[in-house]
Amino acid sequence: MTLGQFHKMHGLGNDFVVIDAREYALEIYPVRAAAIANRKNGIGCDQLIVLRSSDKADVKMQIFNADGSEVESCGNATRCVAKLLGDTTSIETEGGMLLGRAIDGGAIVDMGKPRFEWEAIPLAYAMDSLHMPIGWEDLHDPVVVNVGNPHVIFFVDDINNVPLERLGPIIEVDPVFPEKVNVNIAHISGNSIYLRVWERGVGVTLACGTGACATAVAAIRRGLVKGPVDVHLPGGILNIAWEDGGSISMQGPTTYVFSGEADWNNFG
Ligand SMILES: N[C@@H](CCC[C@H](N)C(=O)O)C(=O)O
Repeated sequence: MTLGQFHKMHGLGNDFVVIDAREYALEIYPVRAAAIANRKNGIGCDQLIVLRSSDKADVKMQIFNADGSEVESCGNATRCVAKLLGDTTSIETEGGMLLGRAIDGGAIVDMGKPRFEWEAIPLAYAMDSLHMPIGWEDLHDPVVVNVGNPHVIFFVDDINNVPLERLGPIIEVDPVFPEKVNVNIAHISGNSIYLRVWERGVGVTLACGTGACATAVAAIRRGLVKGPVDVHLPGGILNIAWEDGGSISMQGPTTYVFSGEADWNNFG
């Protein structure tokens, strides 16, 4: 029996099961991660977060999407882990080294430097990442940014008029994105951004922290806004600051829902 404690948390409705496995051996593989994330038969979440001990940072964070795929970065989970572990926490991820600080009601995190080279997104072949010469139906001229994980961003007049549930899964797996992609639909109003996200390996979520970071960076690079910006997602607002050449700072709320215990051998 591998009985372990877990925490249920969310950042703006993007919800997580957080397992602190720093003190015991726990094997997580895609089928097990998907079984834990399953909302009908499992515990249910958008992402499963597994904390491991690290020799480079205070903690190592493993991130699994609801479909069981392991990914490099998750902004809302980074805030939740920073809040859970206290004051200032260095967090090792596959997408890079992150730094989080708990604040009243949430956390502020340094999400590292964004990347724009086509190989770093990654794209299948060389292309202008600030104006991709490609489109899907009425969505065209996107920006691509890697903030630890890959994002494509479309700026549109009306985010609610885009059939994201239909186009998201098509764009996510387009061969131009060899590691798939998170799909962001954004509208600029003044110095604010309104955003809906189709998350790779999950679907439409109430909020995506890395999506908010990538979209803010894309809008700043295009000269559409000046940082810092408020990014309005269906689940609430994130504040993102970035200057060219620097790290992205993200500030926003976190919510602790409940804690529980589970026998991980019962999953997958
Ligand atoms: N919810 C996340 C992003 C999680 C990973 C993403 N679905 C991917 O596959 O890259 C966030 O808050 O950033």
